[in-house]
Amino acid sequence: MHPLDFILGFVSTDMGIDLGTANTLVCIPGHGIVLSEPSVVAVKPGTNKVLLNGRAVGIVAKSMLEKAPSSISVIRPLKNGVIADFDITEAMLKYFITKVHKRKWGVRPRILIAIPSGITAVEKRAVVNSAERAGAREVYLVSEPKAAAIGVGLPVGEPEASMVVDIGGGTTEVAVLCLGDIFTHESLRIAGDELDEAIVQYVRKTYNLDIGHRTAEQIKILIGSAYPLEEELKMEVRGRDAIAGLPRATNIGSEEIREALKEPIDKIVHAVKATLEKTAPELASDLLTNGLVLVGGGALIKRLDTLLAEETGLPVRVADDPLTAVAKGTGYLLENLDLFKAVLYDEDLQT
Ligand SMILES: Nc1ncnc2c1ncn2[C@@H]1O[C@H](COP(=O)(O)OP(=O)(O)OP(=O)(O)O)[C@@H](O)[C@H]1O
Repeated sequence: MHPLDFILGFVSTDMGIDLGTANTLVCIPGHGIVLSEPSVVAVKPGTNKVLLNGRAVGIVAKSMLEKAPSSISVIRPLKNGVIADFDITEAMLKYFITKVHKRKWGVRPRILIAIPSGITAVEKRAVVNSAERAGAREVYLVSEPKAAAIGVGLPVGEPEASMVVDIGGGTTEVAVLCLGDIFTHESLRIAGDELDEAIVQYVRKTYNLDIGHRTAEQIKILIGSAYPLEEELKMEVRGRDAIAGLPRATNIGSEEIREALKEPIDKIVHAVKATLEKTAPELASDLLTNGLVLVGGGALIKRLDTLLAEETGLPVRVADDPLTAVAKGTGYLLENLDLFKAVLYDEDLQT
């Protein structure tokens, strides 16, 4: 340890980060979620130079997505739950860390980052290196499902099974936890982004209408569902006619969007069932009582809980604030880092 680290530790605020494909959230112990922004960066094409003097990150950059001229490159540095562009991820982390610390000089926090459970040792090392170069004094990692389970208050340290399904932007993580560890898990690269893509394809095929992914995401959020709705919904969708090339609008109903989403949603349901099949009988029987908790933005797809309950026979509940579960878990882990390091043997917490 550098002697300065000891002193800097007093002025540094530790932070937990949910480094997501779609959104990055920062949680500070005692303060809760202090930052929630899209994981998007705008750079000069072919370079790592962040535009607007380094400020074209997060909300500012997302507003440029799919609208930028060729002189601007708008990038999502994380894809499918892994880091696709290390330099730009680092620039983004640095920006968020500085923003949270309001540019205090020399701040070097301890950082705990939640990462997908399926990432390789090399990818883990890359996340740690990025955070260190972005100014972290010490870096810890935890898998997203574990942080999510802790974030929603599941009794993960107890000798009984808990189950979380985290549907993010790039990955869906399904995990059964017991005695502080992940017992069985599945990680699949089908989540919110795939659902958006399915809507883009459906609208093009059925209506000859080209729409962007941001419009598809809005359709998913407003009328997307996994199971028949008590009152089906309709919305106006605007895009560009695929043949005439001119702007056009059409009305689309929730039944159609449900059909469009069926294939990716079936794959998520299949992953949940596959995880249950791998779960030891004693733990599976706990789940009949404890059920499963849905977290991540995808948990908000209308009536996904009903579909999963019907398909698995388990009680299913959507977490109160599913988008913040992982970040809150990192905050709780940081607050109790010494306790967790000692009580839970967890290789994810070693860097
Ligand atoms: N109300 C909603 N209904 C359906 N989907 C939603 C809703 N709100 C957000 N989403 C979707 O949730 C996804 C983002 O979720 P989240 O922030 O949990 O992902 P992430 O943690 O960034 O991704 P990953 O876990 O893959 O790294 C996006 O695909 C977004 O469109």
